[in-house]
Amino acid sequence: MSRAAPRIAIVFDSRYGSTLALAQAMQAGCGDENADGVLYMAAGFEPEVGVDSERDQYVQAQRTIDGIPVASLEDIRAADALVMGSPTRFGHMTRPMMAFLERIGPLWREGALIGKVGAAFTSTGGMHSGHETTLLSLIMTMFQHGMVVAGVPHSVEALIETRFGGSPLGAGAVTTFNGRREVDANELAIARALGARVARLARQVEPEPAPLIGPS
Ligand SMILES: Cc1cc2nc3c(=O)[nH]c(=O)nc-3n(C[C@H](O)[C@H](O)[C@H](O)COP(=O)(O)O)c2cc1C
Repeated sequence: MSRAAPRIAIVFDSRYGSTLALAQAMQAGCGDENADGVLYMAAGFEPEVGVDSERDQYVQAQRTIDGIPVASLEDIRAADALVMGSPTRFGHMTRPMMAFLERIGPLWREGALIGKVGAAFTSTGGMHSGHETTLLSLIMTMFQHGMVVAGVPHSVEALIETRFGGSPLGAGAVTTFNGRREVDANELAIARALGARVARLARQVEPEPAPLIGPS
């Protein structure tokens, strides 16, 4: 079955706005394929260790983020595909993103995400200090849910050109350790291409929701 306008839930977390910029590029990519990319915040407590909440970059980003709804269980159950993005924290996802994964635990029990398309994105301070491991930390959960995981193929030119973020495992930005480097054109192009790919695949792949056998 081909869905006319798949609904893609894009759930993310962000402090300085880099992961937000990638989420918006993913959303634009969904739009390129006439799919409905919907932004949601992961939400949850994170100790503000090492985050400069006085910085303009932070204040601006939070202004936009304040208008984005928090993902509910029903939002995710109803979506045709699920994309997740998180800044790197000590080599993996943030605590709010982990809290989101815990909140959608009941969907695992229902088997609600089996056969749905998933993809990941991240924003990391350094080039080799957690970029791909953060993507993997997100992707591993998708496999646990039985999702069909989409990466970025090397036919995406920006993936060949990038000297910073983005990987076959997903979209990404490298912002330096103080988070000041802006997301560049290649990083945005990779995110947009991945958003478009998720939308195309969501049209083609038939979800297979099924309750789990065994655990009660
Ligand atoms: C507590 C803390 C831990 C972090 N850990 C890492 C890390 O392990 N590796 C890394 O490259 N960057 C790390 N960073 C940097 C952020 O991942 C980076 O600034 C990211 O781009 C911020 O994304 P945002 O603009 O969406 O908030 C850390 C930042 C904080 C505040």
